[in-house]
Amino acid sequence: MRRPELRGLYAVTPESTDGAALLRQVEAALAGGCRIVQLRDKESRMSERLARAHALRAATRRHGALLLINDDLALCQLVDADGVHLGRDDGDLHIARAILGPGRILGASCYADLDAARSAIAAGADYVAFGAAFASPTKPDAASAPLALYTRACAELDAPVCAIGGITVANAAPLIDAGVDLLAVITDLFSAPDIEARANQYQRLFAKARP
Ligand SMILES: Cc1ncc(COP(=O)(O)OP(=O)(O)O)c(N)n1
Ligand SMILES: Cc1nc(C(=O)O)sc1CCOP(=O)(O)O
Repeated sequence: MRRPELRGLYAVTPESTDGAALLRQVEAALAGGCRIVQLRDKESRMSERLARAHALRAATRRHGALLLINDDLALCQLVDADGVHLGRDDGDLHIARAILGPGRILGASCYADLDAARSAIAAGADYVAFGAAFASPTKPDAASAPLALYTRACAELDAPVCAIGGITVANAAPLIDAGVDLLAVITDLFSAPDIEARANQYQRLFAKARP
């Protein structure tokens, strides 16, 4: 079943930010209209990740937004997040779906591989992510996913398509025109001088595109 809420700006949290600052930044993105947040934290100790996940859970609830957790099913369940995002080294998607049950969201990284996306959807993924759409300051070594791949993915796959990697408000329009449902962004959102205004710019790009 397609989830209509899986459309728009998808804020993925930056590393190397202290917890209080991160919460303020995410609150600003939410105030700007962002409805989906992913906690991606590969640096903090478990106790700090748990504290951040709890804080982001409360903030996203206040704004009626979704919280997804990168890599960590247990943390997702512990804080009652809305779902997880998993990559190719993060475990079997069938097992993740069985653990999550039908209600939680399962997102899967598919890099530039349409067959991997078909398998992920068959295993129960609610959306599939392809990247890197552009050179990514966060992941400079990520392989690239060309625009034509997004066009095909949107035409051929029966699940929301997410783009990630080097996305900015200035380069996002062709992805939205190709039919991409979700734009996952770290740097261009969280390094913006006004995060609320930047989130709003993304939401307006979606609002003026076809549904
Ligand atoms: C929405 C979204 N898409 C892709 C990724 C990347 O996931 P992965 O390949 O598992 O890499 P890490 O994020 O774990 O470095 C993502 N996190 N979110
Ligand atoms: C976490 C991640 N995954 C990618 C992939 O290509 O799978 S690119 C990426 C980083 C995205 O950050 P930024 O918006 O700063 O480029």
